[in-house]
Amino acid sequence: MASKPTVLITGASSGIGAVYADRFARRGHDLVLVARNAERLESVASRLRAETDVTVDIIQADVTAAADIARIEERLREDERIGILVNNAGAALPGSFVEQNAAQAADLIALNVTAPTRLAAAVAPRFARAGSGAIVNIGSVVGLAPELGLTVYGATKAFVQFLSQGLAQELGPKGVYVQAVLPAVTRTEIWERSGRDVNAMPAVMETAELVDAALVGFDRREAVTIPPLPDAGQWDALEAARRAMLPNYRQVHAAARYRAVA
Ligand SMILES: NC(=O)C1=CN([C@@H]2O[C@H](COP(=O)(O)OP(=O)(O)OC[C@H]3O[C@@H](n4cnc5c(N)ncnc54)[C@H](OP(=O)(O)O)[C@@H]3O)[C@@H](O)[C@H]2O)C=CC1
Ligand SMILES: N[C@@H](C=O)C(=O)O
Repeated sequence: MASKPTVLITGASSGIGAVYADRFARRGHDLVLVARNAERLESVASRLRAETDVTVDIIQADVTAAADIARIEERLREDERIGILVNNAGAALPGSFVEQNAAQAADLIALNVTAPTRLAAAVAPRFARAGSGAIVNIGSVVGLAPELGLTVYGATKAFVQFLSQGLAQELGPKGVYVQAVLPAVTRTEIWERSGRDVNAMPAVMETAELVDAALVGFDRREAVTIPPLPDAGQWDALEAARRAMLPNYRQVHAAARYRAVA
């Protein structure tokens, strides 16, 4: 029987990524865990080595540092055992747009946008050649909600969602599964790290429940999984409305409502 693919998870030292590591280990997948904090990564890895039979490698890396991401890209290109990439590492920013500065925005884009794009780009050609593999990208419902006042963070997550849906279109026919997971508020350190109190939020999901639900979507091969959304029909309606507009963009002339009045 073919062995299960190894799973490379970024941001596996805490929160959602650490639970993904736990769940894939219990499913019998070897792991490659990536994050900056080697001590915390090693603590996740040693627990999983003790509690399961899987092999767990760790890569201490800052995915926004050129030399570090190059090492992960090389591993993804060269290590044919890796069959699943979970692009989970991410952060948010404190404050409103005018309180943030350009350097903070650029750093967030490097982490939430550039890194997952580069890692997907490193692995996708190999997966496409093999006709198998999966890429899981952790977005956020904030990417669907400009009203929330998390503008730069939300924009990065809208990118992740678009990237995922585009890759699903391109890679799906080649046998590669791409999933966007859109959590809402989940109890992790991201809140404290970005200067917010998660306990002040009206509804907070626990990481275990979030990841277990995301994995139900993974097993069903859903393109977009929104664990907290009760009615899947609402997402389907949004997608249907978006698709219905597509043929209308192909026009030689501007719409009548934009024609200048003489
Ligand atoms: N919690 C929530 O409410 C929601 C979270 N999300 C998304 O879930 C994902 C996981 O976040 P979450 O578990 O909540 O938060 P955590 O802060 O607990 O986890 C973030 C993980 O990313 C790692 N990380 C951060 N920066 C870097 C970096 N530069 N290089 C490598 N690793 C890095 C951290 O490890 P280390 O510090 O060791 O590097 C940590 O393992 C993120 O993409 C986030 O946007 C989406 C919606 C809601
Ligand atoms: N992590 C949160 C924002 O800061 C979210 O995506 O809900």
